[in-house]
Amino acid sequence: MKSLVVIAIGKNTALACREQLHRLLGNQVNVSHYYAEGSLPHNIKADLILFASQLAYRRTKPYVNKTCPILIARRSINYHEVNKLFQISAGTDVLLVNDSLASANQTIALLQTLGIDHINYYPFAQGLISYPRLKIAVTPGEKERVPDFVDEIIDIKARLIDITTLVELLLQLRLLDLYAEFLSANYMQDILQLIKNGNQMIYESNKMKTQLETILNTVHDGIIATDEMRQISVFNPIAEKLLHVQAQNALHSPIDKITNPNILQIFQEKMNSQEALLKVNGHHLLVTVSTLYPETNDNSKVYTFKDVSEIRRLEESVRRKLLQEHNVARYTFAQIVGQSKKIRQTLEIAKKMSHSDSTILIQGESGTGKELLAQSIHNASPRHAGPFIAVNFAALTENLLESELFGYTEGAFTGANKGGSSGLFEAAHKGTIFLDEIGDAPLPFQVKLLRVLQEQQIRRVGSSNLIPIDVRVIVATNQDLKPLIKKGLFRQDLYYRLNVLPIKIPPLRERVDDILLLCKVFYQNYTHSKDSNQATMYFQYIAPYLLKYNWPGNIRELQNIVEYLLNICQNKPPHFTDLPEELQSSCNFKPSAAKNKNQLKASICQEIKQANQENRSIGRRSLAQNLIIPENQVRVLLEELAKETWIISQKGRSGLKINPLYENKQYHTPDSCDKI
Ligand SMILES: Nc1ncnc2c1ncn2[C@@H]1O[C@H](COP(=O)(O)OP(=O)(O)OP(=O)(O)O)[C@@H](O)[C@H]1O
Repeated sequence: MKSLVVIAIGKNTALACREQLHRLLGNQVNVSHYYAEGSLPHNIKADLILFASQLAYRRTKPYVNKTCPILIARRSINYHEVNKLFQISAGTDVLLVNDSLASANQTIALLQTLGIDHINYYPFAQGLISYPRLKIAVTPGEKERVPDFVDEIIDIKARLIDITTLVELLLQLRLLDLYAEFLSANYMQDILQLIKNGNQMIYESNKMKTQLETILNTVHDGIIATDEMRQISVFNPIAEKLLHVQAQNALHSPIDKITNPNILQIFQEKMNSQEALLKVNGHHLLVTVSTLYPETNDNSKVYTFKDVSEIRRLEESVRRKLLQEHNVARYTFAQIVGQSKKIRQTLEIAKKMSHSDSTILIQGESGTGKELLAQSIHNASPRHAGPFIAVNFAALTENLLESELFGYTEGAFTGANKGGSSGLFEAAHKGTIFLDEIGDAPLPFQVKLLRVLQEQQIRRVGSSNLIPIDVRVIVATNQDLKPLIKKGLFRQDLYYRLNVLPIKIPPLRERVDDILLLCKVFYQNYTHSKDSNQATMYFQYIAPYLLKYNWPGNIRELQNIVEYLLNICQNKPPHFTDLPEELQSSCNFKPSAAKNKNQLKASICQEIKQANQENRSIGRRSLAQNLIIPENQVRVLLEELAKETWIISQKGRSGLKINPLYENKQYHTPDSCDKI
């Protein structure tokens, strides 16, 4: 099951958003929530993190795992509740209470945009020093924040996550196909409610009619309403556009007098609260008809319709955003953790490569830090002040690739923006473009990429002009490209063009010396601890297992395991049995079972002897690591060896020493000394 976390500033907003999402996605997605005013755990992780507002994002982003995809919600007014405000007489002063001053101001702006401006709003949030002591408060779901001096509270309930955010969210969770229909039906419900509220208002005053019109004019769907006399009472601008009919020619006409075939088509549909797909002027429209007051004899109806290509356009625009993952390089070489010879050599080579402009091909298993390295190279290069554009081929449809990377001209394809658009290569001008997962690039695109690399110029889709570009290209792959070439999935000529400066990042299992260091760094990052000893102690019992594990997911996996352990064992160092199942079962070595106690003592003496000869200090921890046994077991064995006078334990840096009497002897137990 996918996971989604909503983070808001206040509890009520968090709960309302969670509730809205749970109602929509409950079967497919596990939705949980946090709020900045409550206790936030560190390193919040999910398939997607949704911030209820920009402010929530700014305040809580340090608590969120950097690798998780995030989205900041756009929230719209809760149409079901807003009509309560029309009961307040015009000119009344009210406090608008919300969880922060910024969100109070935002709600005021939203209400005013919707035309609900017959009352005077004064923002109020906790911590505000000066505010009028008014008797009426309006709040979007934050009743308990309303100050005591207020007599009447009008709760218009929390603002809901809007349709465009929901579509983005479903896309990111790869659930849009499953929910598209349901989503549009739900959305229609909201619009319907809006009209219903509006129709009541119309009877009440002209001012409210204007307000309703403002709302109707701002929605993105075509809306036609008919009253109980079967006359057209609403015909909004989108309806005009989609049906190619001017509102003034349709409004107030009885529907049986309508002759325009486009409108007729809508009315003739024998639908009852159902959806139908109509083709009008070459566009596919999804039409819904609903009866406004089913419980009465009133036959007022609302027809809503939208161009079905709209959702598609939205989808494309989100894909575009996904495609361009980042445009700033955050990492530098100094942030790449590693002391092993292999990683030091890799970094040395990469630093040299950063000075040139030639194409770099980074190869390495997933999670080894390829993107980290690409960013560091950019930041160390003469181009560091220019853009860093990261593109992930695995997230792309073939369709979109060319236009997004090379740009397009006006009219190049249906849906192309007016005036055309530049592509990511142009966006990376004077900087670096990072093409990740290059092994996934479709073959036809590979040909075009090769041409661009050779000619250093791009041609926008639909254009015959060549545009020169000054871009450094870094590509990465976790697949071995040679077998792909053999299978005809990767072009050999492109491979040679990319492989100018090849660099391999070794997998973590080949740089064992980095494992504990990385564990400590991630421990310190998560716990914000500055004490490196504390970090060392934390891993004392499990270090041998971590060192022996083969880390198929590399550093990303290690990062996850440290986080897992910190959740499972917050206050005490974890033991073997605390490790994730997968790691435990892959540890098919049972160290203590492999050797009996005396064999282990002999090995310990041997290790100490060797360290003494090499003038190296040796202690409990390094013994545990070398012999792959838990540190507390080493402690017990050392105590016995000390009692048996085989070793001398010295305080301070010099560590353990072998008793000079036994320097040239193999360890034996006291009762077997006669055998030696
Ligand atoms: N040497 C390192 N020091 C600190 N963090 C690292 C190191 N190497 C990788 N990481 C962290 O590991 C995670 C994975 O790194 P990155 O995304 O660069 O890997 P990748 O090889 O590009 O993975 P993929 O092939 O799956 O895209 C990131 O969170 C990154 O910050």
